[in-house]
Amino acid sequence: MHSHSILWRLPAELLLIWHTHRTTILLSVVSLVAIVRLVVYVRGRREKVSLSPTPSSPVEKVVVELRPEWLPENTTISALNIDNHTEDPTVAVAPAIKTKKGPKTVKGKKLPTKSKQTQATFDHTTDKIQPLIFFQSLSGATERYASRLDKELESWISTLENNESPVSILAPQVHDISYIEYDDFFISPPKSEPNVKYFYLILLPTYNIDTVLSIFLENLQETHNDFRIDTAPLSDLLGYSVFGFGDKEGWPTELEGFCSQAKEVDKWMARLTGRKRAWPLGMGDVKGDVERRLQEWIQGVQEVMVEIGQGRGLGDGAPGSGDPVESDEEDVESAEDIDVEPSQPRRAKTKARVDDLEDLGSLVSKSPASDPTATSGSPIPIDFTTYKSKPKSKPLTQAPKEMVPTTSPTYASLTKQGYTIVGSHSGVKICRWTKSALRGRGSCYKYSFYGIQSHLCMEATPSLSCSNKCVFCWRHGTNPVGTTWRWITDAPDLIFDGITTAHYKKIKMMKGVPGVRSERFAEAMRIRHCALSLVGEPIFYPHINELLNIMHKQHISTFLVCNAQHPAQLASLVPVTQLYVSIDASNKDSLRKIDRPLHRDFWERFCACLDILKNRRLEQRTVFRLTLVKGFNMADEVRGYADLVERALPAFVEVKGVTYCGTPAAGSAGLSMQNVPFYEEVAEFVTQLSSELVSRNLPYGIAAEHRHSCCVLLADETRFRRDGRWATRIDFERFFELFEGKVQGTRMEGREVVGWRPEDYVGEDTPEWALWGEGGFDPRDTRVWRKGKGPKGEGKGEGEGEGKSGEEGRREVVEI
Ligand SMILES: Cc1cc2nc3c(=O)[nH]c(=O)nc-3n(C[C@H](O)[C@H](O)[C@H](O)COP(=O)(O)O)c2cc1C
Ligand code: SF4
Repeated sequence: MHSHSILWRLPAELLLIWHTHRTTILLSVVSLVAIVRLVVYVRGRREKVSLSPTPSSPVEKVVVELRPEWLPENTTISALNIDNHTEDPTVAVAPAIKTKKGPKTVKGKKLPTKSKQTQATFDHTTDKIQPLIFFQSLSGATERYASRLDKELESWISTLENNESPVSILAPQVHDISYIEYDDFFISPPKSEPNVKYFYLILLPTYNIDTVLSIFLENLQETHNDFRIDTAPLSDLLGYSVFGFGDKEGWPTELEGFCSQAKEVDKWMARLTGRKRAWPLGMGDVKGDVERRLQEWIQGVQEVMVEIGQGRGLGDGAPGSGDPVESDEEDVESAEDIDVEPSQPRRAKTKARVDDLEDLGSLVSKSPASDPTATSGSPIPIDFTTYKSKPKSKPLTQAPKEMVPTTSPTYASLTKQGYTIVGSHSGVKICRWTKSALRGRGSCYKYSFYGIQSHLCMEATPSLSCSNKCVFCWRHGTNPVGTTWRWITDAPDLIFDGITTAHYKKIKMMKGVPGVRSERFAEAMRIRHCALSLVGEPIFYPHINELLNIMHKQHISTFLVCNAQHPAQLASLVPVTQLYVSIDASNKDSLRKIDRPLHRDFWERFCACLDILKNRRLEQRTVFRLTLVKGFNMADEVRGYADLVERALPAFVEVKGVTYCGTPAAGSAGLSMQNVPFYEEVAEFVTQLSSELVSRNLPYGIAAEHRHSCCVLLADETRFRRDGRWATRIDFERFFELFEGKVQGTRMEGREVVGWRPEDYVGEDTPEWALWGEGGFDPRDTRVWRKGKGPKGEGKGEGEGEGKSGEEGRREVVEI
């Protein structure tokens, strides 16, 4: 009863409570709803953040390990090209090689026709075999094997004439793949007399870093996949065979990469030739069995050529030789993708392999499982980017890679030699002159000529890669090379932070070195100059202008050296304190031999750069840097160099003897100490060049020298000679004032001032001790002689050795 009365009164009670506390209740409910909504909102945000991270600031200045993930985007020039700094446009120079960038996204319908599987007809009564030897070589070994193969084949061919049934084989022709047009040999066989048929022999090393080999491979792959080209455009060849050179010490097994690029080329050649592998891929370990393997392989290809020559075709005897079906293991992959009865005999099974694109089409169309709607013979939609049913092969265009990954041998080699790699494509090193200056033992020639104290100078590059393989470059065996920038790109301010931090760290490490002068050590903790040279090609870096601007804002002067192969970048470069172009030869042939450029139109590029230099000579100090290599670019080239000076009218011409680095790479490039000129030889060359220029009424004179570095300076006397005295030094403070607009320059267009001229920041007169004939050593520094050497030998350029051998001591070396 009691509970009944409570229930009866409940509504009235509740109503009373509502009237008494309604404000509180309403407020509580509203607050609760607000809290719940807030919680839901916050959780939603958190989920969103974790799903799609907000990109971090590209220029965030935190002391972090310089990994590419920290950069704005891991992308190449096109996305990051904030200064419109393009790779050389076709208007400036013709495109270098046929490299099609970007994946082919064309989708089309291709009728399932049979591929062209011609068996090159060879009439042994009338036809001749023309062997073509192709090779690619970065440090020279494969080039030597190629020329040995050439000789061996030639002498073997001469013995064939005496045979009972002689075969007709012509003397081989050798081609360096780096210098041929791919289109001339790898899209179709070269044009020839009707009765001459080609046989390809390809010798290749393997490099697990980005090199010119990668470009060749990419090209073969693209040719095969180009829907406009027959999938087997080289099927008219009589046959081909590949031999790979690798190093089992570093890459012990094939799984670990032994001869992997030769294997790849062999695979693509099998496809391009419609399986004309005449002899199996040979592979030799350059530190082991290479001789034996190569001999076996040569014998094999000789046997095959005889068989062809006698009209027996590629034959089908030895496993993997004549019968392309047995040797095409690369297509097993593709075959596995197609449903083939496992019980089928091997030959029958391989008959059902994916021969090429068209065959894939027909196979797929016949398979109801693969497409129930398809009927045999009907067109099949094909995406040419992904025609394989399983993505086992690499994509056509790979994502940009790091230029020098931390795991690469290049990285190991560079760091071992004291370079610090910043990000993945920049480097910095403290040069021996910086160390020398810190100890009061003299600065490099740039101090004598221009007033740059070496202990205030940082040597760096934003691109360790370049587009040449100069014979005197110590790195030419391993440096990343390329004609276009296709690497992950690091942001300019990260590069700046990275190189300066690394430089200061290296300076600090000099603290305990005996003889370091405390005042110089203190001064060195403020970088004043940057030599953008080191190794590689600085203007290859897409954001070079931003990097230069950062340096100028920090009052760091810039000496930039480029290799005269990138006219578009040169034309759009912001003015630097001093702009160098390497002039390694005076004519096309010589330049080809010494710089071994990757660009086929290297001479046109070189000349275009000279013209650009001429145009820009009124806004900045321009310099020709000649590196003399005896036996390569000295003899009879004086007039040629004078022609180039006449063409570009640089402010200065620096002539220096080559530095011999003594590495095996230099040796295999054919360089030895004999190629390093004596100082007297350099001086004699300069005297001749000067006379030649004077005879042409060009206003150049010999201004200064630095025997210590085997370096002499010619200068335009109308611009850098005042009151009968040379004035080659730079007023750096004035340069920055001009840069910041604090003082007005005197470069005019019509009546308007449009900028500054090199004459606006000419510094003090060239010091007496630096003038031609005075040696170039600052008397305030202490000359340190190597053991057993002394002032007596100075005429031969003797001086500080810094661990150089006696021979090296006789010929001065210079580092920049
Ligand atoms: C940086 C570098 C990377 C290399 N990568 C490989 C490799 O991945 N697999 C291999 O078998 N050999 C590799 N090698 C060894 C070279 O292929 C071998 O030394 C070859 O003989 C070099 O030929 P070349 O002098 O004609 O350039 C590499 C060598 C270097 C210096
Ligand atoms: S341009 Fe410089 S880095 Fe490039 S190959 Fe020549 S010397 Fe070496």
